[in-house]
Amino acid sequence: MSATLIDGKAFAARVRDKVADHVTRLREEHGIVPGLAVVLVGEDPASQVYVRSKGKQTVECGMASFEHKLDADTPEADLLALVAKLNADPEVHGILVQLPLPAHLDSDLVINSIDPAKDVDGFHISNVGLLGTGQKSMVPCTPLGCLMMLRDHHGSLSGMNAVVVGRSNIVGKPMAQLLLGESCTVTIAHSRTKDLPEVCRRADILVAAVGRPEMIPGDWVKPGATVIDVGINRIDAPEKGAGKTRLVGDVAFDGCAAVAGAITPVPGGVGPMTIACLLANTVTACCRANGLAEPEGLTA
Ligand SMILES: NC(=O)C1=CN([C@@H]2O[C@H](COP(=O)(O)OP(=O)(O)OC[C@H]3O[C@@H](n4cnc5c(N)ncnc54)[C@H](OP(=O)(O)O)[C@@H]3O)[C@@H](O)[C@H]2O)C=CC1
Ligand SMILES: Nc1nc(=O)c2c([nH]1)NC[C@@H]1CN(c3ccc(C(=O)N[C@@H](CCC(=O)O)C(=O)O)cc3)C=[N+]21
Repeated sequence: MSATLIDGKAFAARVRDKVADHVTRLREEHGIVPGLAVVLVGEDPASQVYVRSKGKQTVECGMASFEHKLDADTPEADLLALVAKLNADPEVHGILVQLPLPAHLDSDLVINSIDPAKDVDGFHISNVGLLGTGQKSMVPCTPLGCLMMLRDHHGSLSGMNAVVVGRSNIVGKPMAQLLLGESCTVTIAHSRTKDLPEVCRRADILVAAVGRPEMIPGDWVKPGATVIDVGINRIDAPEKGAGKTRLVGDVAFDGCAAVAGAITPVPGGVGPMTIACLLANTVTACCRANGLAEPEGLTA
């Protein structure tokens, strides 16, 4: 491996330290405790893992964590009523509704019912519009975490060719907006892109957010490029024993690390940064709600 490893786990710990410092100041100087409410509908085991670790890290940073677990068959009206209650609750500064929702629930409707000021995922149409027009918004956590690592590694990103593979509303599109905001020349690739290997080879910054285990091989990477692997894929790992699994990203790590200048691992890359940015967004939302100075360096 010749690439520099971008250690998302260590970076996320530093972000959480900054968050915790600011939380201490809010409590000591203003008597305010930021609160994050996480809503989980159904019993998807992967989602339960994320929700648990979000709750734990929220409390470790000195904030209040409110977890709401609803049955998989919860009627839409009940979920909307819970969101309305959280919107009105002064102890709740951030609301996250874990996605995907069960199929009978309209996720656009639910997300857009969240008070945009409490939308710490940055998925509400108001925040999407604000981000797209370069105005102050809540920035989606995963792309924000990627941006923080890229800025830290490169300083300025101005003029770099960035290729984002994936165009979802939660990762690909907001990632592209942030990179455009940094004056990158941005290409968004997806399942209909012609000659994806050639498109990827033009990237100085390659962000993979596809959901296909190890789909990007080393020979799609420009020598020296920075590779950000957003993918979280659980695959069978018979080498670890019968029935065992392991996590891999959307890039074939060894092959890409041999060519890239820098690369994020999976696990320990973008994932921990996503949760750290969720905590950062909660503090930011709390400060904005109270007309107080926001922590520096924790948003886009
Ligand atoms: N680390 C973290 O914190 C997070 C990780 N993730 C992970 O990131 C990955 C992507 O998540 P998400 O954006 O929600 O996924 P989606 O399924 O919503 O989007 C996947 C995107 O990849 C594109 N795509 C699919 N197949 C190909 C292909 N063969 N070639 C090129 N593009 C393709 C799709 O294109 P099209 O639009 O044309 O269908 C789509 O735009 C997943 O592994 C997910 O688990 C997600 C959120 C947070
Ligand atoms: N409203 C909403 N917002 C989200 O941000 C959101 C969501 N729904 N639904 C699911 C995806 C996925 N996601 C991850 C967060 C952290 C890790 C993470 O910490 N991963 C660890 C490994 C964890 C493990 O071992 O399973 C790592 O990469 O090192 C992964 C994935 C947030 N998402």
